[in-house]
Amino acid sequence: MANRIFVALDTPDLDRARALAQKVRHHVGGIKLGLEFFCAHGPSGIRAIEEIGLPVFLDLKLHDIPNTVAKAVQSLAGLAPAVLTVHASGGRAMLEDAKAAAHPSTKVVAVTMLTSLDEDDLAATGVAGSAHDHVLRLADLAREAGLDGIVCSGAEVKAAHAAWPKGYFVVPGVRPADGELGDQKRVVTPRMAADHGASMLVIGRPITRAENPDAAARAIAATL
Ligand SMILES: O=c1ccn([C@@H]2O[C@H](COP(=O)(O)O)[C@@H](O)[C@H]2O)c(=O)[nH]1
Repeated sequence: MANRIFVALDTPDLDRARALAQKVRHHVGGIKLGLEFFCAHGPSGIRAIEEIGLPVFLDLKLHDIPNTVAKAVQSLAGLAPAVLTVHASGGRAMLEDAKAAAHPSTKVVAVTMLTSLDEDDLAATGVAGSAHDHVLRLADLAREAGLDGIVCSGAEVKAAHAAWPKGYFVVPGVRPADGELGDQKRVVTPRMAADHGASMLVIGRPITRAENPDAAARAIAATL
């Protein structure tokens, strides 16, 4: 199986992003670029990283009315990212329109519940019940809207995969057993995420903040 690790290059510095990508390229399967990088460099920055030759996951977590999201997705279609995110809570029409506007080769996946949130945070937003149920409900919505998959934590991916065997499951909040959590709350090890059905493991700081990012990526890949 191809390397499922996508390294999250969360930096506004293009040279640093490029240098990190070059360092770890032999031990990851792709690169994740998100808001921090995109707000600083836009489409030309994405193209610069795409030149490295690895698949790019564009994690913009789009969330707005259906027309606005569809037009944004259309504007990104020329970049043909391997994977693009929208927020599941945008609702069914937004999800359907996002998928229809995307490049045919792009997997559009819906963020369910951010891995930086726990059930107290969920309750504070007015959603009663467990993280597990919330994620599975939004996974159903994404599947019914014709999306390719979801983003969820490693704690829910096994159940989500069982309910949607052909889905594509992106799992961030991945930490080696002794890793610092930072702002992540729903966390699993790389091995657990992989064993429980993750299609992609998104790993940022445990690699990018390591003294030797190449060695860190290699060590994590060796556990899978
Ligand atoms: O629920 C989510 C959705 C996206 N992310 C993104 O993944 C990486 C994780 O980085 P780490 O440094 O490994 O914590 C980051 O880019 C987030 O924007 C997420 O963490 N949780």
